[in-house]
Amino acid sequence: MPALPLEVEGLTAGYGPTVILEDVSFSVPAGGRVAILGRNGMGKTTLLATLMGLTRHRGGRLRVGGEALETLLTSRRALKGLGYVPQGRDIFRSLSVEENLRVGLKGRERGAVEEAYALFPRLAERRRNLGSQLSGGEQQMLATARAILGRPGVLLLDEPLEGLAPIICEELMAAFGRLAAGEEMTILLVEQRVDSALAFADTVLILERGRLAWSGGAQDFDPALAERFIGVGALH
Ligand SMILES: Nc1ncnc2c1ncn2[C@@H]1O[C@H](COP(=O)(O)OP(=O)(O)OP(=O)(O)O)[C@@H](O)[C@H]1O
Repeated sequence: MPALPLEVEGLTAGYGPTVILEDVSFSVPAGGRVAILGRNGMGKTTLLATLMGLTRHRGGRLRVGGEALETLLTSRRALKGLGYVPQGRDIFRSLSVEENLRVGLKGRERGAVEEAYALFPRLAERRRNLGSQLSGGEQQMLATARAILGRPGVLLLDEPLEGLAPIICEELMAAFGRLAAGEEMTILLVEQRVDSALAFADTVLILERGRLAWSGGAQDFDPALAERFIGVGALH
């Protein structure tokens, strides 16, 4: 599937009776790279979960590749081109790396797993290791690679760098950069590491208490915004 554009209009959603995300609107062209920033608890994860249909939809529209998805189940959204790597590296710990990757193939031929190894050579060395034997960084690479093998038109990444060593963060960000440069998919990245997120993104969205507080080009993001919406010292 080629990269797909994403349009969000007045999206309002939450959990049970609680509304978390309120009236969020933005659009991303096909191949765009978006960083979603904001302090803890401001709704970043909820935004990605809402795009995937994992929260209670209260109102608003979601179009991916021009198709309205807001009423579809999560599995249907995945078929329509949304790929999701949730926080916490959701891999099968009792399966090998290669078996985990096969789960992501979605009917593609087995040889396609080599694409994952090309993107993350570390995984090739570990192909027979169990998920439980991988380091945190390798688990993140595996979770990401598995999503990418399904060739989503839009890839949603939730805090992929959380708790990882700087050298692994660099490897992951370099891989995201290569994916984005190929314009094979539109990428939305939720990230606490502002510098890494800004180096990757062309567009920035800032969430505050479930609302879009600021959006603009990554080049227009400045220390004053970082201080106001994220915290002193967010930008080094
Ligand atoms: N399953 C849930 N049920 C009820 N409330 C939830 C649930 N998940 C998150 N929330 C609440 O929604 C709000 C937004 O949380 P969310 O995880 O989306 O924020 P975040 O910006 O991703 O934060 P963090 O950076 O800490 O992950 C918080 O007040 C949180 O307590």
